[in-house]
Amino acid sequence: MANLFIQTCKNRLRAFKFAGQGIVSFMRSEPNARLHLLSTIIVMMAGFYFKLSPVEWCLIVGTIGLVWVTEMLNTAIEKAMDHVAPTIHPHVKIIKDIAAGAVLVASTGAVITGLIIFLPKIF
Ligand SMILES: Nc1ncnc2c1ncn2[C@@H]1O[C@H](COP(=O)(O)OP(=O)(O)OP(=O)(O)O)[C@@H](O)[C@H]1O
Repeated sequence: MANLFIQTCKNRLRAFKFAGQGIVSFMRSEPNARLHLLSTIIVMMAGFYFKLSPVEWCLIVGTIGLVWVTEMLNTAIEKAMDHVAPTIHPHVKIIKDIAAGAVLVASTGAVITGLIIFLPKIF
């Protein structure tokens, strides 16, 4: 029983390690990731400056997280498609465009959320 528990913990730790490697390779290979990181740092600093409420922080963290998640999944889909279908194909275009559209939807939501929260504090 104890052995099973230790093995499960080791497997979980290994999974965390691989997930961390995924984040590192995303940050290294994608210029968009560095742009997201810069935007995230600026928004966080603005959040501390304007002393956001806990609910406002939840909304900001949630929307920023959604942008990161969609961008990472978009990158994974692009890489998967480039690997399995390296030639030009209309289906690949549709798949990649939908994935990119998901990033646009999440980013638009994040910008609108940011404007609703920060504009009244700025003016
Ligand atoms: N194999 C393909 N067949 C058809 N269209 C493609 C193919 N690969 C890319 N495209 C088209 O070119 C666009 C850009 O694809 P690409 O893989 O270069 O993404 P990207 O420029 O790296 O995008 P992002 O800025 O989101 O990282 C796609 O959204 C799609 O419209």
